Amino acid sequence: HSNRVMWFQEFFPPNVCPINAKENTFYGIMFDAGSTGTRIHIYTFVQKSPEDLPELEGEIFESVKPGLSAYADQPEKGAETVKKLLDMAIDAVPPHLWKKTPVVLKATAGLRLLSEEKAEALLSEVKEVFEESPFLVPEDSVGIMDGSHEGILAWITVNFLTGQLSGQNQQTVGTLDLGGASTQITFLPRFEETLKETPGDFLTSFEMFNSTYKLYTHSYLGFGLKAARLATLGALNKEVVDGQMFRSSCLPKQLEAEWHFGGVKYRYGGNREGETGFKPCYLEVLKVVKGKLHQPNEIRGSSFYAFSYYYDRAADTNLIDYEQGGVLEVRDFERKAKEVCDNMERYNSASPFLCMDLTYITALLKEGFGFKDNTVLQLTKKVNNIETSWTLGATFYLLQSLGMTY
Ligand SMILES: O=c1[nH]cnc2c1ncn2[C@@H]1O[C@H](COP(=O)(O)OP(=O)(O)O)[C@@H](O)[C@H]1O
Ligand SMILES: [Ca+2]
Repeated sequence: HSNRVMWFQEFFPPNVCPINAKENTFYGIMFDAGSTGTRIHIYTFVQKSPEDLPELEGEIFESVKPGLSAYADQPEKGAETVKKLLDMAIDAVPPHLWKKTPVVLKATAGLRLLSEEKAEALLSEVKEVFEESPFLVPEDSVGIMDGSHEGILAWITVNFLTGQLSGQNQQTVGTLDLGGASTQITFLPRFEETLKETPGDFLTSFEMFNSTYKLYTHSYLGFGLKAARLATLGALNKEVVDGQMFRSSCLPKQLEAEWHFGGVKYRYGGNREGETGFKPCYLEVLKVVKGKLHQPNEIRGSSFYAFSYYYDRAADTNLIDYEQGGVLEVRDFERKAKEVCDNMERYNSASPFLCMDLTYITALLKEGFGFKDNTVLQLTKKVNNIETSWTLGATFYLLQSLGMTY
């Protein structure tokens, strides 16, 4: 078993920051360049006294669509969307703190799927935008994040926000993130057995807030919700021939439409002649997930925090409240998938992919990760008004590497 101890050292190389110890408020700016959108998180920290650790006070959050990867052939235009978001930070951060406020952008699966050349062109345009800003631009401030970091940093965020990383009696929770192009599962194994049966590259040790954690984490590239749509349609990683039509039993029978993803145009439609509905759809989706993911035994009995597209699709179908979130069981997704897929014409108006998305989520949870029907999922978007995103965990490491906190 290989463990990447202190993996974060390579993530944010050490740097010196001339932070004034007397200042009691400071900021950190973290961009999430996701496959479907770019988001800015501006975190405010307060240090009440020199002996105390800084506390997270609040967050300003804004997002734009589409994501950087949609600008694969117009990198300058892509960087322009980042600049617009960064202008918000100019307003949010007091001018005298600008040059002490670090700004970082980490891209995830959208850019991982582009050619290196196109990804680099985008990132270097973004770097230029940063260099021209009044903020502190650390070394390696713009780049593609490793998938394992994505899972770990989201786990840190959730467990920090729920108070599990401080004090005694830590009962950490596992996290499930379903992005557009990739999906992550992360948890702290409790049983020796789990460590034994897990491939070494699924395990990572790291230190945070004076504790050492050995986490199970993996990012599955191509298993995000939108990538899964293409896989189900049989269009993922295919050279798309002009006018080619991809059909699925998960789509409304009469549907014929176009869809742009990762800079490619796809034509898709319903099964005009054949079957439609949950059963045939589930079989289609099963081909995408079955046998493709590692199934840790231990998770069958535990509960998980789930966010991103798990949250969005649960909220879209009133399984949870859009603002409050809620608690679900895996079988609730299946029940809703059946309801939607077997009444496709009725749900047609919201999104033609609703049946496929819910069926994929069901199959991913059950057949992919191996969760039980009654596994409990805590659907959360925000905890104490802070977004549950890997960006907060990433900001902790950034500030730590700059000698500003923790
Ligand atoms: O800060 C956030 N708060 C809440 N949801 C977010 C945030 N950032 C991203 N999301 C969610 O992430 C999902 C899209 O995934 P993303 O675009 O990040 O793809 P990727 O992770 O595969 O690159 C959507 O469900 C979107 O609502
Ligand atoms: Ca994401």
